Amino acid sequence: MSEAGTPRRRALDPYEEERQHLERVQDVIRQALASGPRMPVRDEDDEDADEALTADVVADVAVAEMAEQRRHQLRRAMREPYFGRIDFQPEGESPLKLYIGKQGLDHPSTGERVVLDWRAPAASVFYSFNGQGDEARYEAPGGEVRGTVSLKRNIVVRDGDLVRVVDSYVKGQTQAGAVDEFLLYRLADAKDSRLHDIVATIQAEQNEVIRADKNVPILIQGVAGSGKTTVALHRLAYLLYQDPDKLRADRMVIFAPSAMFVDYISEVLPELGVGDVQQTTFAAFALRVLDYVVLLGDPAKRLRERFALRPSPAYEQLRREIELKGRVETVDALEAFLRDIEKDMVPACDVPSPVGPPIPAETVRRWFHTEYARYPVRQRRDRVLARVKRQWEMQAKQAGKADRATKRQMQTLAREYERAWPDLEPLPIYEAFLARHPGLSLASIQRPAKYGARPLVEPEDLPLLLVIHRWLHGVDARDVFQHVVIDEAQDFSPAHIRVLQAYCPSLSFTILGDLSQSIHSEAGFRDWEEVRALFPECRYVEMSVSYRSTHEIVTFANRILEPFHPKVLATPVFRSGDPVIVEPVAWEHRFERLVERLSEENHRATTIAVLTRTEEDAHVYHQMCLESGLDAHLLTAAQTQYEGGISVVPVYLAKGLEFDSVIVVDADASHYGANERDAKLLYVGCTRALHRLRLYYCDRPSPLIAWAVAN
Ligand SMILES: Nc1ncnc2c1ncn2[C@@H]1O[C@H](COP(=O)(O)OP(=O)(O)OP(=O)(O)O)[C@@H](O)[C@H]1O
Repeated sequence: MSEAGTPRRRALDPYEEERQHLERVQDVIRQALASGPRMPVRDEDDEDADEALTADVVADVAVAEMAEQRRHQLRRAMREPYFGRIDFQPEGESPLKLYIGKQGLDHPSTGERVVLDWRAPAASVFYSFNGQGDEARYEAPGGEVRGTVSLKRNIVVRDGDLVRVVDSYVKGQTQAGAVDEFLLYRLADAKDSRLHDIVATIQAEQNEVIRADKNVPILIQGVAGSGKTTVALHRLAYLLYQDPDKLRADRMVIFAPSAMFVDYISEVLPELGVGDVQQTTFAAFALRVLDYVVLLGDPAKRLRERFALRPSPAYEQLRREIELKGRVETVDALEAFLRDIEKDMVPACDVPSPVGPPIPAETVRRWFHTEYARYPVRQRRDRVLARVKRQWEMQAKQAGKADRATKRQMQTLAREYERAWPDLEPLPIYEAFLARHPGLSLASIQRPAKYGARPLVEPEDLPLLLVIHRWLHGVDARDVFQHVVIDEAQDFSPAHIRVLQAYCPSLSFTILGDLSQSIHSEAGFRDWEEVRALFPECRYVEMSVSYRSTHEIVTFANRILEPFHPKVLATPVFRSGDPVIVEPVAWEHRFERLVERLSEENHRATTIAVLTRTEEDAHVYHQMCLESGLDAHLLTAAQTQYEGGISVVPVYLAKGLEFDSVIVVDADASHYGANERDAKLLYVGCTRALHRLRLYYCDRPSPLIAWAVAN
């Protein structure tokens, strides 16, 4: 390994070798920048300019725009053309030095490959090669390629300068744990308020998930910090690269748990050179598809009820309903209910005509159930009504009656006949279903008294409303996805996933979650088997290494969870850091102590979280921070952005995020009891920390912590 500032003099010194190579590659980039078409320049004074915009000019502009995009990529590549090198000799061929970067680069005049895109088949060796022996292989379009590796090298280039060279494998040398050194160096960095790409350090197990076959749904149980979100985003970039002719970024979607989380992950895909992938929440998607005929009730209120220290009996009843609404059996029951409505939908009476014989109900039934059977229900009804009107008009024409009175009569009759059909709006149909289904009630639906205000529903109502919407209107072609990623999937019920399948008929899904973090247990699935059962064929993978937190933090967090028998406990990457501190504090000094701590942390960390058990406590601690002159942000359920710096957050809203330093306040017995829900909450809180974790308690520590410390 060589580092910046310590170049060695020998000819084959890795640092010097790479410095010279970097210069050569940067020369190639300069040449590429100098070549290629440029944007046609428009003469502002040319009055005929608009007319001159012929098809040729339009085509030229399109080519030039693409060239401009390419130049933008090249300028980016100039700053960091690659991050790794692998020397690989395919069987029976000459050895190759493969430089791997975020994007590929070919020599503009010779066409020679100078940098390999990280998603290219051969680049896979860089990620899958683990230094156990020198053999390696990768899947290429023409079949498997086998060969041997003689060097694996990590290279850090920042702003065009070579900063660091780390060899993690050199054939014939003892590797003495060097494989992880570069990863550890990267993990030790302080983080800002955004998630970033990990192309330089993707691990073998992650590489497998990223490159998994898009046609087989993949379900991933990954412990906290195993890189699920990051891997999902890299997978999208990979799939787009692999199949550019068939896949479109704007037809791919990632469902994230909150608007704030969408903001938090928003930079990864652009960093990977991918734009336009939809990043949204299930609720935002559902409300848009439903055309906002309903809105969501206050999410903060619901969370307050759900995470109250002592849940009320009313919430216990609600919990049972939430769980029931999330079952596939309930979706089945709703579909059966809709089929019943459909069966008897056509009014039993013949359709009277103002000018001729009535149209028999049997004829209308045939139109509806047979001739228009391929259309969704609402369209079928509308087609029937339009056909009835056409028939009347024909009868009127034959009878020579085109007078206004006949027309008015037709309008009146048409209105009356339409009223004889059932109401085809999603909410009334849903209410009728809730009223009939055992165990369900109308409690989650509010109809505000204010004139014009839209009805409010709760998140668990949305999948079922989508079922009704689909029955009424079908699926709009614009809502059909080519690939769906569900992140934090443990908060998705089987009903959510089942409903989403209709919007991705290819069943190309990547579903990632962690049952140890299922703090919304009544709303999500309980076992991966429930998800597997929804797919005729799928692949299930476990990711058990936690990359986010230090060894000390992962070990501590595992002990909190252990008594509740989680299926998979996290294995820490061996990155040692500060010990986890559990500190008693007198009730009257708790604010003072926290401010002292935050002031100290502020010098060392970019992002710090104060995690409270409830939202009310978050308000109190936040206010106290402000009064002490600390610039702290309060994160609430309504938040759409995460600013970094000091954040005061109710623990249940911190899921998915990460911070250099985490301080859990009120970690006492009254805030975190010896039960599974509180253990998961505390586990989620502790696993948000990258480098430092501290817990304060007054009076008695939570039994969960007492176990963790004792063990
Ligand atoms: N191979 C890797 N190289 C470098 N950093 C990594 C790698 N894998 C994961 N990380 C880092 O680990 C942290 C956790 O990643 P991520 O948030 O994607 O994990 P997660 O499994 O979604 O976590 P959680 O379930 O706790 O929200 C991030 O900072 C990410 O950059």
